[in-house]
Amino acid sequence: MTRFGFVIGPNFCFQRKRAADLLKEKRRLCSFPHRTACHGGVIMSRSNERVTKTSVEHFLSLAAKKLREVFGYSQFLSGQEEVLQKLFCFGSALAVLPTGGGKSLCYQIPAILFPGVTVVVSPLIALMREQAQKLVQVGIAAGHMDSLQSAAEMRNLRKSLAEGRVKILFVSPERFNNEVFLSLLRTLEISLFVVDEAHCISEWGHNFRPDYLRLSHFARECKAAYRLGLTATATERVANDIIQRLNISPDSVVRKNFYRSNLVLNIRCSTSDLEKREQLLKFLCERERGPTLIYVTLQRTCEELAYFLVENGFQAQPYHAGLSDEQRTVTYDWFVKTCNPIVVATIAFGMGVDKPDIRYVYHYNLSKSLEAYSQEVGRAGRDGKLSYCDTFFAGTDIPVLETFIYGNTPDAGQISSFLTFLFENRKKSQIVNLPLYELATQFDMREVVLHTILVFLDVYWGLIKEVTPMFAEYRYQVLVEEDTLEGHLSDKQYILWKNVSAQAKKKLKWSYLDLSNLPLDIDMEQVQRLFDEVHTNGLIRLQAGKLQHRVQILQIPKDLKLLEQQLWRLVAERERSEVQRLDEMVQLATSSTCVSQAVSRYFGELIEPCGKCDRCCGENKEQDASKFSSKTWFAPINMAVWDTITKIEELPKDALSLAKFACGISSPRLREKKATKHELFGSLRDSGFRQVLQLALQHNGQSPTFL
Ligand SMILES: Nc1ncnc2c1ncn2[C@@H]1O[C@H](COP(=O)(O)OP(=O)(O)OP(=O)(O)O)[C@@H](O)[C@H]1O
Repeated sequence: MTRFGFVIGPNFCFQRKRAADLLKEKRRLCSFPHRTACHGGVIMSRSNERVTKTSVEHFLSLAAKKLREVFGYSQFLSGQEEVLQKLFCFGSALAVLPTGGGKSLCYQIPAILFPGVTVVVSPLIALMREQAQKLVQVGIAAGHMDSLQSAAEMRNLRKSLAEGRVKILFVSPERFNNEVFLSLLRTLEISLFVVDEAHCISEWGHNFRPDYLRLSHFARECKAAYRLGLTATATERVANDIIQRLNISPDSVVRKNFYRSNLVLNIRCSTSDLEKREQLLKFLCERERGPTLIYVTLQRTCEELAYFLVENGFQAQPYHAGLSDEQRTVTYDWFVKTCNPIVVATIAFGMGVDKPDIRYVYHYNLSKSLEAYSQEVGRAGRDGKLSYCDTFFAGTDIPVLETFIYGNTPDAGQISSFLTFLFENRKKSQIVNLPLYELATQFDMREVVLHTILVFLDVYWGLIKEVTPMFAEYRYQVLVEEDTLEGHLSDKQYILWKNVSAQAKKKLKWSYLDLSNLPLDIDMEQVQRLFDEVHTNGLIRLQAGKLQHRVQILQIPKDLKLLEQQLWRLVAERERSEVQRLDEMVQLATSSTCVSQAVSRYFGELIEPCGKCDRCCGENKEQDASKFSSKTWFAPINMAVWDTITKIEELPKDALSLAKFACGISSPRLREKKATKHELFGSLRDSGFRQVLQLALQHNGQSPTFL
């Protein structure tokens, strides 16, 4: 990787022979009849005279050649060639291939063969960097653009893009809110637009990400000759959503089996954590050692369980989002390099883990959905060797998973106050600054929830448009003599610099500028551009903080009440679908059907029972239904504890806050009041959120509209 944060293949740019080869190939491909445009969903059919059988064959033979020469593989994995063929014929494709099924190759080969640049939207910065580095190792020029890059890195990358020296550009979905980035993309010849983890685009997917939703605008506008969606987990409904949003032809969906015959999937029911620990220890002791991944729901469990295993003589490390980046990298490297390591992890560990010989994936707690479960077990046995995946389910897993669902759903009142703030007394075209970190406390909604609402208002209602976010704080040091600055800037820039720097608070070395307090007649965008430029030119050292979202009001809603109701219905519907997903997972856990068969059916495939798991072999065939009926999952509410909770002075007294506090669901307002540190925080968790909320509503004499 260059010090400018992007990677260019060492042999790619500078070797003349390679460049000449590519040029030859580019000419040949330019004569290929690929789709000239993708507007309006016009799909060129196989019978179209421009996509002939010969051209498809030619394309596929070139692809096979690249597979061997560049990647060193002798044949395609199941589905890869079909994806390439569909992509070439239809101009778009959706690949639903299992985890470890080689989805990346489906864009890497076309990227080399097509002229122009391939843009890959990828959800994780670490993953993007790793993928770009891997590509460079095989001689493909790849770059990545992320929020951790400096202005100089960005400038250098832009230059390389302009000079056509980047073949694959990885970007995060958040980038598409940035106008500077969008105008840069408009100058590029994008031949292929790829959305990795494409299920994130669907609200009905298990991992919906609001920024993905906006990609649908871009997929239609960017005029890329080809579009490709990649996912391992998409039900029929989610796949339909993806193809609609990415303007992909329904004829070009390639779906390959979830089922992998080398994985033995078992789910066992336990009555307590103690029983789970015993079962886990038994397996770890009795089974042949091998790289092991143990999934848990909570960070606390992660730490405790790793400690417990170490105490019992195993090499185990925790991995979760609460650890520092550095610590996580160390654990990841240790997991990849050590012999028979055990990592106890939350879902923070998963995406991009490409260790081929993971022999065991244990679920100490239940996954939140069948999609999540299949992604997680998919980490095992990528080398095709026999591997075991065992889940230990207890009813106590459910309230914990529910808290994640309910913690992200605002109530109607919260939505109403936020919409009033956003639209009342505003004018059309007005830009509104939204410091989400502050608004989260003000409206008691997590930042991610506020962000989702903004995206809905943009994509579904067209009421607002998100514009380039800005930092609210600058901290800078001038690196040249202040009086020489004038010589580096135009007159206009210098006047602006003088005006703005006069507002900064100077301390010993650094000056601090609060951008939200600048006089109204100063144009923020000009200030941002000026600082960007002086920083890029090495005149100042700059650190920016407090990123704030900004939206432009496109229309003032005529009926705010109606909008509130519609929005709330949408949010509530999402909550219901997540609850349903959890219920489906519980059903899977407590049924006696072969797990591989049941999960395959969920994804629309009919297969025979696997014949290898406990259920197929007659063990654990019948779960004790009475032991696991929903009535026994939730403990009765301890009314003495509830009474004490209602009397805690510093607690907000609305029903939702009381119920969240009792069930240990953190919210911005509870955090602000330091209530999450209170000893009774989460003390009624085992009683289940729905039951506690009902009680809280009764206590406050409110009607249960939320339920
Ligand atoms: N044709 C092939 N032959 C052999 N190995 C391949 C082939 N194609 C890809 N691979 C290898 O398979 C592994 C998995 O590939 P990749 O990471 O693209 O999978 P994926 O489908 O994106 O998985 P995930 O969903 O887990 O991210 C990689 O190590 C890759 O190099």
